[in-house]
Amino acid sequence: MAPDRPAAGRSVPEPARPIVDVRHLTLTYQTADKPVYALSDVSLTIGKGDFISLIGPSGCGKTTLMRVVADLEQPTSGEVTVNGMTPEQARLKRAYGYVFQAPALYPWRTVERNVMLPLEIMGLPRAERKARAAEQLRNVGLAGFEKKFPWQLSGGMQQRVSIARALAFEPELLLMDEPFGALDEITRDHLNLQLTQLWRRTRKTCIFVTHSIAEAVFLSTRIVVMSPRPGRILDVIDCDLPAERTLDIRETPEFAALAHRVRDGLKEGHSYDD
Ligand SMILES: Nc1ncnc2c1ncn2[C@@H]1O[C@H](COP(=O)(O)OP(=O)(O)OP(=O)(O)O)[C@@H](O)[C@H]1O
Repeated sequence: MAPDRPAAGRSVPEPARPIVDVRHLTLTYQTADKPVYALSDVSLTIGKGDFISLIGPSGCGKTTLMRVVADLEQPTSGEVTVNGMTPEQARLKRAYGYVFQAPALYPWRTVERNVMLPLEIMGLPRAERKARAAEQLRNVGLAGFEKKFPWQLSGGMQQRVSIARALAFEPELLLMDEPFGALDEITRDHLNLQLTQLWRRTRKTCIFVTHSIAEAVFLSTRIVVMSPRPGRILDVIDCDLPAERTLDIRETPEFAALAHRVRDGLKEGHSYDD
């Protein structure tokens, strides 16, 4: 059969510009007793505006993969580019914001001054720092909480402050490592809804680590299913649900089918004899 060709006169859609390109990435941690094989031959291209979830069993290298993108770990072999730069250049240019599992806010600084901290380090003038902090706090639904201290907020609100802080220097890429993992289910649902609305408004490229199949399907444009350690990519699933998502979407057959495929991928990669 002849290969598919575009019909005459029709243009082929441009693939989205890659923001993160990972090629044959392998990472082995050298420890005192024996090497730990964390990642094996991982290749992944993440386009501008993608929302990618990394899902896989505990210890399969999800955090390691994000840390390589963030230049916090060095690959043993393979190549990674972020916005066409090395991870180090991207870090120096503040191409990404990082949201950790725990909010990691300074208790002696107000919410506003926590969000302004990276902007202070960048040397932005005070008026601009204040304006950007106000904008990002509005973005995460925390307008009016500027003068509170972190300990006066709930865990979910603190995590929203840390998202606002990561967004404050307007990075192209947002790296989130299980940001809602420690929160109760109702708060988590609420934050998932807010995050998907934020993503729809800003179309930031996001990489999101999670253990929750429902969270991955709800938030993502693509889900990367990883094997147990050493982490390999088992499946990359396009989430073609409508961009505008409410929590009710979780009741639809389309959602259930995607969740099923993720679950199958995870099962396939897992040896229960381990
Ligand atoms: N600095 C390090 N030195 C040695 N081994 C490490 C180091 N960091 C991580 N590891 C090991 O590498 C493997 C991958 O760890 P990583 O934190 O990336 O997994 P993960 O998939 O994010 O796990 P989880 O879902 O439990 O957070 C694990 O076995 C972990 O113990």
